[in-house]
Amino acid sequence: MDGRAPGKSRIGILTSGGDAPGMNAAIRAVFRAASECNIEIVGIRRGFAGLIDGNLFLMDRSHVANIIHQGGTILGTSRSETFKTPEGRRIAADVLQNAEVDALFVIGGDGSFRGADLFNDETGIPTIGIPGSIDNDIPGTDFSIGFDTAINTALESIDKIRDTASSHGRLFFVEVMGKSSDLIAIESGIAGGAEYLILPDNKHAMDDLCSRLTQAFDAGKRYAIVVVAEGACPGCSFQIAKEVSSRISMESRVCVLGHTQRGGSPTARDRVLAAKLGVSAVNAYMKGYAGVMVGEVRRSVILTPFDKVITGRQKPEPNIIRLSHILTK
Ligand SMILES: Nc1ncnc2c1ncn2[C@@H]1O[C@H](COP(=O)(O)OP(=O)(O)OP(=O)(O)O)[C@@H](O)[C@H]1O
Ligand SMILES: O=P(O)(O)OC[C@H]1O[C@](O)(CO)[C@@H](O)[C@@H]1O
Repeated sequence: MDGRAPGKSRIGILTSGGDAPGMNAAIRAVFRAASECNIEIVGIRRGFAGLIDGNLFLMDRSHVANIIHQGGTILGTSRSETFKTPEGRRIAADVLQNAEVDALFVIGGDGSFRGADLFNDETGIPTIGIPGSIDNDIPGTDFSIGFDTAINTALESIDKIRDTASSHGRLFFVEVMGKSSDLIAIESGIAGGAEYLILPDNKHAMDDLCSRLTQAFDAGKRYAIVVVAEGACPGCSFQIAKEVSSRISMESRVCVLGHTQRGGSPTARDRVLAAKLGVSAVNAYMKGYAGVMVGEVRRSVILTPFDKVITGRQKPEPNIIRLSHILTK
């Protein structure tokens, strides 16, 4: 790659961890806002792994054309064990310095920001985070890019399952993603009219689940949908379904939505959030901020230091929990 043009600065950008719909819209927003400020953007392929391998290219307008509606990430992503080591991060810093890159933007989840925090502190290369993860488990932002699309994807599947569940009069267990977060389960469960939610906090409440289902069937219900959060116990929907079926003598089926929830064209909400946060990240860099994540809290863009992001815990707001208790359990 050629050296920096005179008078310009350079930002490197990568996507890391699980891909999320809207990451491309964020890359586009960063590119366009940076171009306005005379900043060059260097794309880094395959996340931190690609950075360590020197997989860099100078981006031009054509790279961000026609990507706003695309799911996944045009840059590719990865989970890199090498970046967790100080040596890995040192190599990554050397790669950026050799390419005359002044700052690094990381679009990813809380794990990615653990790496970004260390990188910022150890190397002095200003690093800024943009929250992109379907899990929505990142402190410092009400929503992460990709969550809205993921819950709509889950909802679409739940609606389809409702058709077959009601036709056959069956009990369905639908397992949704979220390794450490139950928000996808809570929101898609409420929106999909689930009879019950199995979350990490109530995964052993078999008696409660069985009596709730029995009451519903006694009252005339012919079918039911139970949404299971992956984080409650990954893959255990089959075991739960078997036990419940035998206890209440009701035929059941299981559907694990899995990675379908990570794909697809981003919703308008996710695109607008990506646009806001991408542009705000460039503004934060221009103002000299480093070691921070941009987020949106109660409709305002805020900056949160990485150390607060990675030590905090994003919990569902009490209102949504109350709602789920009334409507799904
Ligand atoms: N403690 C850490 N130190 C250094 N780097 C880390 C650390 N934790 C995570 N990373 C880096 O960030 C990458 C992505 O982290 P992780 O796999 O946890 O996904 P994530 O960013 O949380 O995204 P998602 O929410 O989609 O899973 C890791 O593969 C690793 O390279
Ligand atoms: O199969 P992978 O890429 O390791 O990702 C699975 C995990 O990533 C997430 O989808 C978040 O992106 C979690 O909900 C899930 O547990």
